[in-house]
Amino acid sequence: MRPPQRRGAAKQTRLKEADEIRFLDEWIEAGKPRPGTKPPPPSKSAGARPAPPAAGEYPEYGACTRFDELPLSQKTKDALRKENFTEMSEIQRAALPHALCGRDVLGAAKTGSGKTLAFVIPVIEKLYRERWGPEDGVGCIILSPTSDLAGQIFSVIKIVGKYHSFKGGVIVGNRKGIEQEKERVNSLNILVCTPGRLLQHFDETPNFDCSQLQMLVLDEADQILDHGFKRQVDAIISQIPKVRQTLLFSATQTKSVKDLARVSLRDPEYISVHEEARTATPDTLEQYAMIVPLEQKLNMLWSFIKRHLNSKTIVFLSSVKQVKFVFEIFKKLRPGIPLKCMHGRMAYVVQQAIVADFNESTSVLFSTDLTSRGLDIKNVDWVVQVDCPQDMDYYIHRVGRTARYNKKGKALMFLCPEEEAMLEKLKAAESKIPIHIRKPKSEQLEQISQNIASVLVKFPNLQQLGKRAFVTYLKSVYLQKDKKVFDLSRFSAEQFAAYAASLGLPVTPTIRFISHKKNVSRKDAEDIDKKQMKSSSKPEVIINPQVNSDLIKDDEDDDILYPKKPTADANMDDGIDDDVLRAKEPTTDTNTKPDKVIQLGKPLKKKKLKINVHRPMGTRVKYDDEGNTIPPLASVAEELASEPVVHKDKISQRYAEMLREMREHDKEDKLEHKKSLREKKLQKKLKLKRKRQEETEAESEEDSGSESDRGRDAASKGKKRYLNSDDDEDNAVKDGDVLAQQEALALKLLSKMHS
Ligand SMILES: Nc1ncnc2c1ncn2[C@@H]1O[C@H](COP(=O)(O)OP(=O)(O)OP(=O)(O)O)[C@@H](O)[C@H]1O
Repeated sequence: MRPPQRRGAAKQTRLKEADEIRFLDEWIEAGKPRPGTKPPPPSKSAGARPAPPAAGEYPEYGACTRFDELPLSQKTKDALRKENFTEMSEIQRAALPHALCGRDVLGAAKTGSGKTLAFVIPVIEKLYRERWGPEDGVGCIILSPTSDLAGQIFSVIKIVGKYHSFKGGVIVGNRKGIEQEKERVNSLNILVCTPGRLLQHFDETPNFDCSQLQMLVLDEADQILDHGFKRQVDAIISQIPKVRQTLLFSATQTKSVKDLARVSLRDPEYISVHEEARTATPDTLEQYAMIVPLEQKLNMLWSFIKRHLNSKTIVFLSSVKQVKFVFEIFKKLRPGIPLKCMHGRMAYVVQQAIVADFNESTSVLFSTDLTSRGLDIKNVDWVVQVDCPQDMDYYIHRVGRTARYNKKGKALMFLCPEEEAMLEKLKAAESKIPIHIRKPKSEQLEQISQNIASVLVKFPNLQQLGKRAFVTYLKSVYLQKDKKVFDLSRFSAEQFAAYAASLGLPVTPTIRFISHKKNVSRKDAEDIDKKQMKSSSKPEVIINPQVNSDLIKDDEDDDILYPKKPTADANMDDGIDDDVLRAKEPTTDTNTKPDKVIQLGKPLKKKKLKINVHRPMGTRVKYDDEGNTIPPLASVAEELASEPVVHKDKISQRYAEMLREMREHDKEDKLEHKKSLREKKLQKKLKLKRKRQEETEAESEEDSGSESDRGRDAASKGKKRYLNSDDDEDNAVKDGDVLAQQEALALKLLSKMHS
């Protein structure tokens, strides 16, 4: 049981809070700015701490400059003061008064200008004034495009809500433990989430209830309303109450009325505090661009890092593979400053740890565009864009990681000579980006290709990674929409080879922008390639529509798209990731005829073959040089084709010979057969004859008596008799001679009869 005085204190607090809320409600209503008004420029007296309004006094708060002049709860004011947030930034001055009085806001302001506080404070205050408690469930949803950004927003909520008693949580995709999340998600009052994970709860969590939702916030609204999140965002919007307050913020705001209609804003306040500003980027940011040939980019980056060993730097590359490769290689080469890397394939906790670590240390962070939006890292000195940003918005967000909240910062962008169109776009007056060209100083350029090559020899896994980095870079360029800037056909095969060498690769990974035309033999296709390479120094491209559609469809969580294997040829592993790059023209017409060919680097890797276990027994499958199956008769055809003249007369001559031989053989066979039949017949006759002779001899002996018994015995016992007595032997010889003479005579007669 609680002691009575504590219970009393709690009651006191509740009463105090109720009084405060009543007062705030009245003040907010009485002192609110008129719709569509902007705060006037801060007066000279601004900055001094104002006296709190007396009872019954409700000063207008649309023009104030300090947080403590706003109708905020004491708890929020205390928390802000504790963090030294006293003066409001421009976007905060413009957005907070409208948001506090319950209006929808569409806010745009430069990077690092304090947009997060501009929506976090109204969220906390709204729930406080509604006396929201844990039992009331989800009162506010804040959507963020990335997990890191969600985590960062949540840390600001923790700061501002420090003395409040709401429960909040981060609900993001690449975080384990959705089951535990399901159990407690209904008890959270503020959800900071990525769209996908929130939708997962709508779909899977029993009784997930947002029916009491008071506010919806979209940070980086233009990105969340973009195609990538369209399906999820539409599904979320359809499941939350229509009557709510909605706040949208970004440094590059969407202007699409259609997009805004999707989130059904009610009479929103359009607040774009820097619309009239001279520049679209922070005034404290120095921006440079350098024209660097593709094959010199790594040398240039290395040289830059070596010359800025005391700077905190973020390096942007266009794919995960590149980030991994450059990070691993540079780590092995030891530039003399700690190196870190970050990309979307990392677990959420790892990303969080890296951000925290980078926040505190002077180091170099290699990153994909994962960190390009919203991430608030303290005191970044340099942003280096090794690979060209995909558009102006990406440029603004990337460079916005430095020069935050009135701090100074510098940005450097490498552009290949082939990408100079981007520079023109940035320099155009309407872009409002004050960028200066810097010439590379060749004497400061360290050549590290040989060093990288030695590292690759020592670490073969890195060679594989390098190969993939090479291919994914080209793919990333190829997949960009803006073909005025990103056009691989402006690069020559030699340039690609030089680029591969700059990555330390012993050979250029084979990239075929596409397979040869059908019905063109390999040799013909090579000839075409050679001719085209001779006729123009520029490479040309063939398009494979099947692969192109696969390229477009692909891949969720990498920052560039990877092609899928064509399903048409299930028996073959096309090795596309490493060895073959098939190009896509910005057309979806699958009948588009290939008209250009490029053959880069080394010959094609042979395709891997799988054994077809369903092949009928005894049928032999043959393969051509490229590993394609060839029909059984094709090999024969090939051999015949090498002998151009067919000798018909030779063939008929040969047939005639064969026929003659066969007839001769047939004749001989017949004669043999006849002869054996004759012999058999003769044997039979002789047997018969002998029998008759013996019978007549027996009859005559019976008539004469004595010796005839011995003769009859002798005839019946055969040879035995001849060998047992000399006398008898003589007689037997005589009988044998007679018999032989008779047989010879009979044979003679018979052969005469048959011939
Ligand atoms: N009124 C303030 N006084 C002092 N510091 C502030 C104030 N408002 C914001 N900041 C600080 O400014 C930095 C940038 O703020 P924030 O991250 O909100 O910028 P942002 O406009 O959202 O940038 P981005 O467009 O890149 O997301 C943060 O470190 C924040 O703490």
